[in-house]
Amino acid sequence: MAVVLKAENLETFIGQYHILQGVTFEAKRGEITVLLGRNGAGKTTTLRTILGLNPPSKGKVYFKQTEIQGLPTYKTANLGIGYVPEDQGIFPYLTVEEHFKIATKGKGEEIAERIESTLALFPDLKTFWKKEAGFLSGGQKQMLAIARAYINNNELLLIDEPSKGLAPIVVEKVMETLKMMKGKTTIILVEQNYLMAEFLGDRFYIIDDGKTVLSGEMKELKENEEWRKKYLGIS
Ligand SMILES: Nc1ncnc2c1ncn2[C@@H]1O[C@H](COP(=O)(O)OP(=O)(O)OP(=O)(O)O)[C@@H](O)[C@H]1O
Repeated sequence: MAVVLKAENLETFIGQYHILQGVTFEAKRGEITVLLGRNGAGKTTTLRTILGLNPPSKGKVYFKQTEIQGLPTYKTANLGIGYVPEDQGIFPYLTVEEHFKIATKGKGEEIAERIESTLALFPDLKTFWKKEAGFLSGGQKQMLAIARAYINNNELLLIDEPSKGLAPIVVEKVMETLKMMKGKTTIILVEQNYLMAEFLGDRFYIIDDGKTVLSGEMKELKENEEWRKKYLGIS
């Protein structure tokens, strides 16, 4: 299966702090690749490094074989990499419709088609179409953030902790939606909720102290309680 994104030995400083000290992983087309690790391990910084928000001091990022490390973020976005940040990045005074329209590239008919096909995956958002996003629930905002990243047929989505702050029943809904997106695009998912990671992930990489320390197929981690205890502090 084709590799859509490959990160090789990424090192990133934030100010004087050497946060990433050797992150290596790859994401294959149509799969969900999960980045796991304890709080503060460097997962968000890894996504931000790929996007050019925290450019690396060393290492390479290949997007479909083209080197993209250090490119400004507008260029990584234009290449077809969508981002759902941990804080969702929703504009509270814009309606759901305005979020969709701002995000969608293309001309009249194309925009209408993309909106329609995206709403098929996120039907709840139709109900709140004219509502300001600030009035949406946490789960609805998360759906809007994911839909906005998905709408342009991006080849790769980087999704940071979509379960964060959501009630278990809402987490289930987000999980089901991501499951439906599987195969339609390639996803790199950062997730602290292990059950969600296990449910969705094809492959995992564990980041610890800014380095990739373990990787494999998700089912290997599912079967290995010792790894889960050692690297994630869960059984
Ligand atoms: N702007 C910043 N200034 C200084 N240190 C930072 C900054 N952003 C992140 N860090 C530090 O970098 C390390 C990695 O943070 P990062 O957010 O990438 O971790 P994470 O694995 O995503 O964890 P979490 O799940 O808690 O977000 C942490 O020690 C964090 O305190």
